[in-house]
This record gives sequence, structure tokens and C-alpha cells, in this order.
Amino acid sequence: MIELKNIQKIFYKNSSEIQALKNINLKINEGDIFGVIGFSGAGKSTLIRMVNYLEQPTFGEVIVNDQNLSNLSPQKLRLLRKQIGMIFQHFNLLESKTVFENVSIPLLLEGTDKNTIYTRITELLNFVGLASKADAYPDELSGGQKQRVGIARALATNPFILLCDEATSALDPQTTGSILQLLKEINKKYKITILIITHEMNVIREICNRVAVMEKGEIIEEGSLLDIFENPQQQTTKNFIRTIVHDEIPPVILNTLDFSNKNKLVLKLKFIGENSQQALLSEACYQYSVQPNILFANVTELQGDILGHLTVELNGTPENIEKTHQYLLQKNVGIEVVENGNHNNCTNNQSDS
Ligand SMILES: Nc1ncnc2c1ncn2[C@@H]1O[C@H](COP(=O)(O)OP(=O)(O)OP(=O)(O)O)[C@@H](O)[C@H]1O
Repeated sequence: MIELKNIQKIFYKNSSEIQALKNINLKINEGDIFGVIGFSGAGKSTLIRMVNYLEQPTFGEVIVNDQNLSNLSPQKLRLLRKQIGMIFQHFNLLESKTVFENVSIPLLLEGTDKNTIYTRITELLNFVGLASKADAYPDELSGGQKQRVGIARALATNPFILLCDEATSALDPQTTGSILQLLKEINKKYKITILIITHEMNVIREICNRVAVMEKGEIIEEGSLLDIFENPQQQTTKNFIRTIVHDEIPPVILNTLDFSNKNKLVLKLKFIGENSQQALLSEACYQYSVQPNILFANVTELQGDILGHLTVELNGTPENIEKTHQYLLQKNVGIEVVENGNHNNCTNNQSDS
């Protein structure tokens, strides 16, 4: 559906070069809600603007629906752009036009007749929940309502791709949630592939099925939502995840632990999917006569999957503690041994710092 091949983008400013994108390779499949996350300056906006060729690569190819954009005539590029909708952080509405008029703009530019426009815009305003605001002006709307207008306008020409440029960054958490649900509905109902750029991990968690993490113009990590949350490889990815998944032992608890006592072992356990439902820890402790002392627990929902974090102090003989440890490993529980307050001894599929 969308493919970026060996993309580089260099901006020239005051006789110096800014390498905004370096060797970007990315494939977005039909039906994806694909999220690109990165800090400010990572290159996200430049990347998303490649897809509708608002920004052209210095090197590399952009392929959309099997068409190499660099080979398209200006007329064919204009036609393709009509099929790629875009929404923005600051909505980009015309303040002097009503809601109805703002949403109509793409159809007016196409020369669509008035009756068709009326039917289509009425349908879209109903869909985004703004039928009663058709005659209102943007300054009479809340941020969330303005973004709904932006979404209706982006859908007016029946696009097959929707690009979302920090679409919820100016909204409060509750409004963000409702806009994200609307995007999910659009993806399902109209079968529109969605590419979202954001600096908020919550946006990724709520609706994306695939994720790429960007840093300094490069994609440093990519995978399914569960892959990224379960086994992040890069420090930046881990930092983003920690903005919403709290898996650190609070210092006030950490300071009470005695790491030199051989009859105690502190483990940080990660449960995924079905494992999270099972009483694996209590089974193991019961079997090997070990007393668990739960220090910290947290459960995160990832669009139907469960990711659980549990930090536990095992109390028993060193042999029984080791048997309990091995039992949990065999059950595919992600485990880190916490030593001296550092959980750097990875004993399963973990690679945390
Ligand atoms: N038109 C331009 N001219 C010169 N430099 C640019 C231009 N557009 C972007 N850049 C530079 O390219 C780099 C990537 O910018 P970009 O806006 O793509 O990052 P971003 O991840 O979207 O950041 P933000 O979230 O702050 O918008 C930055 O160093 C930026 O200053």
C-alpha cells in the first residue's frame, strides 16, 4: 500500500545541510493503523509529508498503491493526492467559513455538483457527530469538534489513506480518546489505511497495530504493537513505553530490600496474554514452599492483549527459590533478577536496562 525505500531528505539552510531523514525503509500494509513515534525533531513530519509528496525525497522512492510517485505526471499526482486525506494538529480550518463550507472545500475544488456535495457533507457530518453544527463557525467549536471537522473534510473525497499529523496533540486526554475511537471506526467502516505520527505513546497504545520508533532521522525500531511493548530493544523505545507502563520498583520500597540475603530473591516478572491470567506465581511458590512478597504490580491493556508487570520478593531456601525461578522460566514468563536495585540480569526474553 505505502512503501518508503531508502529515503533520505536533506534540507539546505544558510549554506548548511540538515539531514532530516536517513535511509528510511518502511512498509505500511492495507488496513494498518500504523504509528510513527519520536521526539521533536526526529523527522516524523518530514516522513508523513513524503507519502502525499508535499515533501520530496532527496534520494529514494515513495511507492503508493504500486505507483512510484517520482514517475507521476503533475496531473496524476493531483489525482492520487485526492485519495490521500490529511488531518493536522492545529486543524487548519478556514475561520471565515462555516463547518459545512469547510468540509465542502475539497469537493468544490473537484467541481462536484451542489446536490452531491449536500448529500456527501450531510452524511459525513452525521458520521463525525456534527450534524447540528453545520452552520457554526470554527471559533464556536471546541478543539475536539474542530478536529472532527478536519476529519470530515479529509474524508470528503473518499480517500483510501488518511495521514494524521499529531492529530490529538492539542487535545485533552478525554477528547483525544474520542478522536482516536473515531479514527478506529474510520479504519474499520471505510477500510481506510491510517498513518499517524505522534510523540504520545498513549496514541500508539490505543489504536495502532504496527509501530515505528524514529530518532534523529532514522527508524530505530519497528514491530507489532505487542512486540514493541513486550520486548523493546532501544532505550528510546523503552523510555516512550515508560511514559504509560510503570514497571519500576518505587524507591521507597527499593530502599527496604536486602539484596545480600541468600534466602531472598527479587524478581521482576512480565506476563503476556494468557500467562497474565494464570496463577503461575502462586502455583510455583506453593509447589516449592516459597513465600512470595509482592512489591509492585501493574497491568496494561493493549487493544485486547494484557501486559502485566509484577515485582516479587521470594523468601525460602536458596534451592527452592532457584526451582521457583526455573519453573517460571519454563512457563515463558519474562524474568529479570533484581540485584542491588539494578534489574540487569536478564534470564528470559528481556533486555531491559
Ligand atoms: N523546511 C525545512 N527547512 C529546513 N529544515 C527543516 C525543514 N523541515 C524540517 N526541518 C528540519 O528537519 C528535522 C526534522 O524535522 P521534522 O519537523 O520532520 O521533525 P518532527 O519529528 O516532526 O518534529 P516535531 O514533532 O517538532 O514537528 C529538524 O531538524 C527540522 O529542523
